[in-house]
Amino acid sequence: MYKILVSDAISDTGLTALYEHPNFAVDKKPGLPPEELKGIIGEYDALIVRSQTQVTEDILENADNLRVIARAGVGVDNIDIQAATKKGIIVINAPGANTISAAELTMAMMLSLARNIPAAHASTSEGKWERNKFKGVEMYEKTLGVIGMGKIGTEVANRALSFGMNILGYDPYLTEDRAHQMGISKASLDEIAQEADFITVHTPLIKETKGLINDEYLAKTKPGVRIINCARGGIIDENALVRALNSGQVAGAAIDVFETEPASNTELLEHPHVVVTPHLGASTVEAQEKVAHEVSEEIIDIFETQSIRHAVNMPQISGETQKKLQPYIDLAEQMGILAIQLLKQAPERVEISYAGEIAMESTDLLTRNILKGILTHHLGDTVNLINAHHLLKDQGVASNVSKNPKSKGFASYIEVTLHRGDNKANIGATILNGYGARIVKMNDYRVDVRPESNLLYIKHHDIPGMIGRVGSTLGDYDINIGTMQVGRADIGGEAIMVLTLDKKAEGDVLVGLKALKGLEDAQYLELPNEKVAVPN
Ligand SMILES: NC(=O)C1=CN([C@@H]2O[C@H](COP(=O)(O)OP(=O)(O)OC[C@H]3O[C@@H](n4cnc5c(N)ncnc54)[C@H](O)[C@@H]3O)[C@@H](O)[C@H]2O)C=CC1
Ligand SMILES: O=C(O)CCC(=O)C(=O)O
Repeated sequence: MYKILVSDAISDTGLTALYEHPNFAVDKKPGLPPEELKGIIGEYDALIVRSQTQVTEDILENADNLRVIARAGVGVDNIDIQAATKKGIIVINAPGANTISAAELTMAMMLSLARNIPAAHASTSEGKWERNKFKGVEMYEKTLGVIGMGKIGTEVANRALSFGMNILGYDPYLTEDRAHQMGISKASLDEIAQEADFITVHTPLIKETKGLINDEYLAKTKPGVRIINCARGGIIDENALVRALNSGQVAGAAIDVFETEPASNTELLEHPHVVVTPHLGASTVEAQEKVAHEVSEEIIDIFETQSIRHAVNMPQISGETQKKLQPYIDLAEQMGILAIQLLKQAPERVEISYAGEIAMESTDLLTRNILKGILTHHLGDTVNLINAHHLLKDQGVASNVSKNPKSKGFASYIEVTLHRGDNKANIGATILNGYGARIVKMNDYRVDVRPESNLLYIKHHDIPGMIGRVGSTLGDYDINIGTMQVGRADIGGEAIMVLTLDKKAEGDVLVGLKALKGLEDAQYLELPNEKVAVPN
């Protein structure tokens, strides 16, 4: 039974799939103080949060069983992603599930600003009738600058177009073509400052966007501009905004999100030209059901079928790429497991190369599988696909991944080389159409070996009788040989044998083999059964 903790107010309807699933037990404890959360987090396999719970490194220190942190929403800035990644915890979110609600709130905020609705409401409900005080402006034919043309920015732009506004969009990913198709103009931040009557921000809060709208930027804006932030507190510097509101440079601001939440900047909150809401962008029945439903379904999939769709700390790959990579996923981990056994010690440097068709795909998932295979040998079960890169760096191991779309004799080919001082071990592998996975290179020798559970790697001199002596020694220990491959550099020179065996060959067997005339080294290489495909 997997234990799920829900530590923010999340829609029960959206959580139905988890409540009804026999393998999941859900504890709902919204509003837990951090120290209480830290005290109980160790009992849980997954944590579901909105934006209130701060999932800090300190809390994660105790999260020994946690495999998933699910953000029922978009922004993950309340989660210490790095700390989660280090611990191998998958962080997922629900992108898109609250897009429409956030875009609709943005439009409501813009209209409220243009027509002074909140202040007019407050005055009228007090019994006043101040028709002259609340003269507004039309949005029709005004220019709206949208900073961040992702999902929400795009929906806002579409809605604003129907109000007859001219839209200037800024986003590093916005192309002229897409802007043209949408009926908007691609603009720079400075062009937005100079021309926009309304500016709305829809970026995540990241290093590049923190304080994006600051004193310097506000000084460049059109006097009387109106500014909206329904994305994240901190994208607009609150104190700079207050200064610009006081000077009249900014005519009004509508703010849903704050530098600290609950909001406490009274100069901003009480300013007469400011409209504020308590982070309500996603607070609709529909958005809350959708975000909870999406993360519930994904948590079930992760635990039941290991399929991850929206991980923030894992490479995102399309279904089509996933299909192409699928046959290589287990092979990649096997290559790591074999390479580290061949090296017999921890590597100082890992080199991974992809050649042929596979080099044209996004291969980070395969690299993570290779690294997992390598690192698990010394670090055990703490290694997973999430933390593999981190752990490698933590261990001070250098790495290099190269890609060459030119084929190396196979449609796709992967090679892993581990170095430590002058020692090196390498494994090259491919998938042969119709035949499955094959190891085709071992320590620079060409071989053709199916990755099976029990492998024996022998280094010997290329002298007559070697194969017979190895075969009869294994026979003495009742070990049946499945396949045998021999590779040599030169006639009479150094050679290798790679055998697949029906059982393990350890201890005395290896001692017996190493005592054979002409045999330099014998190494038993093991692949975990669950990682080995049924022989075809
Ligand atoms: N107020 C609320 O309750 C809600 C707030 N949000 C916030 O809205 C923001 C946007 O959400 P989505 O549109 O779903 O995300 P998205 O990922 O679809 O779009 C974000 C866009 O920002 C762009 N961007 C990144 N850096 C930029 C920069 N320096 N300048 C300009 N653009 C930049 C990206 O290229 C991307 O296109 C997020 O911060 C999210 O947390 C989302 C939902 C509800
Ligand atoms: O959960 C919420 O209400 C906040 C939504 C939000 O800010 C987000 O999804 O980024």
